[in-house]
Amino acid sequence: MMGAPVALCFLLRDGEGGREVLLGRKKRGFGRGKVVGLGGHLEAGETPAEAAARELDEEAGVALDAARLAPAGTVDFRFPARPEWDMECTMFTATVWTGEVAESEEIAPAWYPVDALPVTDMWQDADHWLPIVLTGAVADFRVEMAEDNESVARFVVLRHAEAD
Ligand SMILES: Nc1[nH]c(=O)nc2c1ncn2[C@H]1C[C@H](O)[C@@H](COP(=O)(O)OP(=O)(O)OP(=O)(O)O)O1
Repeated sequence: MMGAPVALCFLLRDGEGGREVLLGRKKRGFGRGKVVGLGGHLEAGETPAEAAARELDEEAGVALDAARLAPAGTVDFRFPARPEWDMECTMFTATVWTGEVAESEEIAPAWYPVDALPVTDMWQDADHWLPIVLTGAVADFRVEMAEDNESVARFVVLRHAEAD
């Protein structure tokens, strides 16, 4: 059975100390308390890019053009002990948006240097795939969580196309 379709979009900017990515502390629901990528479930009839753009508006108040998101690959998140949590995640990056990043009821967004990600505050699998995505690569991953639904039982790189 396939997981629920979700989409994430990583906004990227050039900060004083180098490249930065927008992540956020989840305030409620799935992954509450963790620092996560911004995004969420696709609604009926949406493409992953449309869902990513809508979620970034809802969660951080920024407007994105879905057609200008850069595809970054996929993550197949599997929770064998909780298959109802399985998700098929399509990822994007974006360097162009309008509006100021703002906190929402769901998430408190913050910028992090791409070479100093808050990995201890993230899902444990994030350290396996997020640094690869943030190099500008396009890659497909499979993450299989352990019985505790927190540690990583298996991590597979299915495809990895280096950035130009
Ligand atoms: N193992 C994992 N590691 C990770 O870093 N992110 C994961 C993950 N498993 C799931 N996710 C992410 C993908 C997805 O964006 C998010 C779950 O989506 P949410 O529950 O935040 O969805 P929505 O924003 O649609 O929320 P609701 O409207 O509250 O359902 O969790």
